[in-house]
Amino acid sequence: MNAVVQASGVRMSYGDVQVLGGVDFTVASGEVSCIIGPSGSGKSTFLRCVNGLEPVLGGSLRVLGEEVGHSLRDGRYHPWTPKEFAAFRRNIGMVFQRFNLFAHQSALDNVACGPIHVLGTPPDRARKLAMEHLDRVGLADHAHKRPRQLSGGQQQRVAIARALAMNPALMLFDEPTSALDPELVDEVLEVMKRLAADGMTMIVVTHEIAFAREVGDRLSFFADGVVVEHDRPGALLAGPRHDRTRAFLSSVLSSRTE
Ligand SMILES: Nc1ncnc2c1ncn2[C@@H]1O[C@H](COP(=O)(O)OP(=O)(O)OP(=O)(O)O)[C@@H](O)[C@H]1O
Repeated sequence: MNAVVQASGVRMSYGDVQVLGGVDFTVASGEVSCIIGPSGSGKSTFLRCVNGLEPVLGGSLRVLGEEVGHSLRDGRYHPWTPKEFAAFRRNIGMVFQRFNLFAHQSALDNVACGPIHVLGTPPDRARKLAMEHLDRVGLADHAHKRPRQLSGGQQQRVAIARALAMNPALMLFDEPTSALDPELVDEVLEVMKRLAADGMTMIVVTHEIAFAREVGDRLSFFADGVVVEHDRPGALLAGPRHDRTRAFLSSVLSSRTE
């Protein structure tokens, strides 16, 4: 298997508070791996570890062939230099619950901005490519609008186009539809489905269980900083330790799959 993300026993703490207590997790090239779990179970923290924003304090986390945060030189691991960190980050697209667009720029400029300023793409070419990415998410007709002139669903699709413009090898989605009015959720999920069908490697933290079942090649349940189940939705570990996760799951399952 060609693993894009391979986590083994990943641990992470904020001060004395352990947030990840030994996460095992894998995504192969072209796969979609969905993560669900209650608030505070460490899902966002895990994504932040995957893209190098939080230090891994134990275990091993290999992403895109690299041990996150370290590079092997002269037979020893050294912390990444800022340049190595930037080179790594460039390959990973991230889409957040809040769209984080630049309010004073058009959709087109939001999408073209990364290629121009980070990749050094000439502006004319970057804008042409940005238009293609906006077309890919169904927003070519809205390219010159500012974020406030767009619906939440449209803004999130711009955010996806902006991430795609960097030509990432891996896309991370952190509850991309949670801030949207219900009627706007499907248009974003449709874009994500198309991306998955095109072979994009994706990790998706979501409460959309129907999407996770339909599109996910793998489904992981996070509970209190560990993955309690892989690939067997509904078959959670027994015991009081997972009461909160079971309650969460039954509410998600009953609200989304009728
Ligand atoms: N910067 C931080 N400093 C201290 N504690 C933090 C920080 N960020 C998150 N935490 C704590 O770490 C735990 C895991 O948070 P995390 O955001 O990863 O959970 P989550 O599963 O993504 O939850 P949600 O669905 O609410 O986003 C929580 O208890 C949270 O309060």
